[in-house]
Amino acid sequence: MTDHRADRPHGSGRPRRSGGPGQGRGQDRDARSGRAPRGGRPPSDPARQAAYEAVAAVHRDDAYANLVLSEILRDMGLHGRDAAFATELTYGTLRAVGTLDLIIAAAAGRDVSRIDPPARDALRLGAYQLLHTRVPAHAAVNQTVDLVRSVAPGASGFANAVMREIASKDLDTWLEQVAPAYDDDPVAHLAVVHHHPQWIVRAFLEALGGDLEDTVRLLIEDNQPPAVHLCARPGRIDPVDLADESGGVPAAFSPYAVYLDGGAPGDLASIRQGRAHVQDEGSQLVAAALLAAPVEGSDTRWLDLCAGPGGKTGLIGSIAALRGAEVTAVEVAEHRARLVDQATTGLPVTVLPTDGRTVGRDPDLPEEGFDRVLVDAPCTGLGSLRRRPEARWRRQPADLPPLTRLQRELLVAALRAVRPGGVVAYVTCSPHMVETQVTVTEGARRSGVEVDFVDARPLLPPGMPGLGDGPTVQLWPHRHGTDAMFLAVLRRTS
Ligand SMILES: C[S@@+](CC[C@H](N)C(=O)[O-])C[C@H]1O[C@@H](n2cnc3c(N)ncnc32)[C@H](O)[C@@H]1O
Repeated sequence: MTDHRADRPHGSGRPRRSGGPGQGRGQDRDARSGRAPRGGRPPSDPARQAAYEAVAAVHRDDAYANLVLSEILRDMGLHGRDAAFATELTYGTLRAVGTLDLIIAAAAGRDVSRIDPPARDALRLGAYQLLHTRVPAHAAVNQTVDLVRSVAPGASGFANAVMREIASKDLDTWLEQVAPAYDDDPVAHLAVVHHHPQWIVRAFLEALGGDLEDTVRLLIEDNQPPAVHLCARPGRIDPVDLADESGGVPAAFSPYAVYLDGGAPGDLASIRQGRAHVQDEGSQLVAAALLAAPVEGSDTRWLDLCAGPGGKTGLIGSIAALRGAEVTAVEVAEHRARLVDQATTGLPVTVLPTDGRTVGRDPDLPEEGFDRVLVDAPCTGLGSLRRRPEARWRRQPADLPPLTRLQRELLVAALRAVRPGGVVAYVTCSPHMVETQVTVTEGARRSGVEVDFVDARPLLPPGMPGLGDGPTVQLWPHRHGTDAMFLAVLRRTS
């Protein structure tokens, strides 16, 4: 997994504040617990209540949807169909929120910034039900009005009028009304129709060589819930046995991956006992590619410069155990360094909780001290939007300059840490050209060491389609079913 933003401990995503103006503390507590307000009727059914709490926490508290929703479902004791419905509503609403807001604004006759947050989030969930689910319109309207009555009591009449207006047209009619025409501005049109901010559509289009049709395929794929991928740790479990145990199927490309339809992978004995872990297939492929690059001479000192929370270190460490190598895993955030420690129990991995840019200054990170180095750099995460429904609206173009500076500095550190003849894999879970090609070219130029680009395509499993002209590789959700991982492999020549 490439986890770029979950820098806070689990559990901190829980709603913290009361719901909004005009809302008493008792009502707030009742609404959050899913219980009926004293003396009143239930605010809405538990699944919708759970989805409302999750969406509100994401917008109000900057919570992460996956963390906060699982906590809410557990607190409310929701399972099975209720939990699945709450999840669909939460994730679907968060993915589509930019477009839902345009429709709500058109229906309300005012910008959504002028609607109180609790009513706004309830309307977002209501609009999603009307336009994207099979929920009958009358149920979506009534349940939303009930929800608004419990979280923003003064706004229920307004919500009723807005919901009825939205229900008066279907999705295509609304999109025609709120999206710019494709012929006038294709990027702006696709952004609204496929629920992505324009700057992200533009970045995808550029990375896909200006191919609008391919970009549409990617945008559509980004809105699908992804399958869960497992990694069968080499030497610990065979993927066929893992597939039998989990009810999954061996993957198309990674020799270690198993696809699951869903379920709770954390309950599998193989995961609990460290024989397997959850990891996107693309992450497995790029980590394995580093180890497939030929190096001459010593090949026992491997470095993972950005290791937390430890997905790739787990795979690399398992292979190191089979090949007699040792892995140094660097992670600057202390709690994430602890996660790397937990993820690599029993493997030949030493975790260093330090800044990867201290190569040459930290005695454990000597210059020219390693045969292979992985830089899985912190990035915008635009390649894993399927897995993080709120991320596309939270990320901003202003995030790019500090991130690309850090990426460049980490790549320079990696090129100094590798010995001449050794290899560095630079990886991001973002296809943004500024984080991929530009960073690699600039980092290599500024490092002061001589490098050659290694063609990364033969380092991936034979027969993988859609790998482009090399030497770098960009994986894609719509082509490979993986996150959009970027991989550049550089050999130090002097
Ligand atoms: C993309 S994530 C790595 C994911 C990881 N390789 C995996 O597969 O689980 C990037 C990581 O780099 C860490 N990081 C950020 N700046 C760093 C630095 N200067 N030195 C070392 N690690 C850093 C972040 O805390 C984050 O955990």
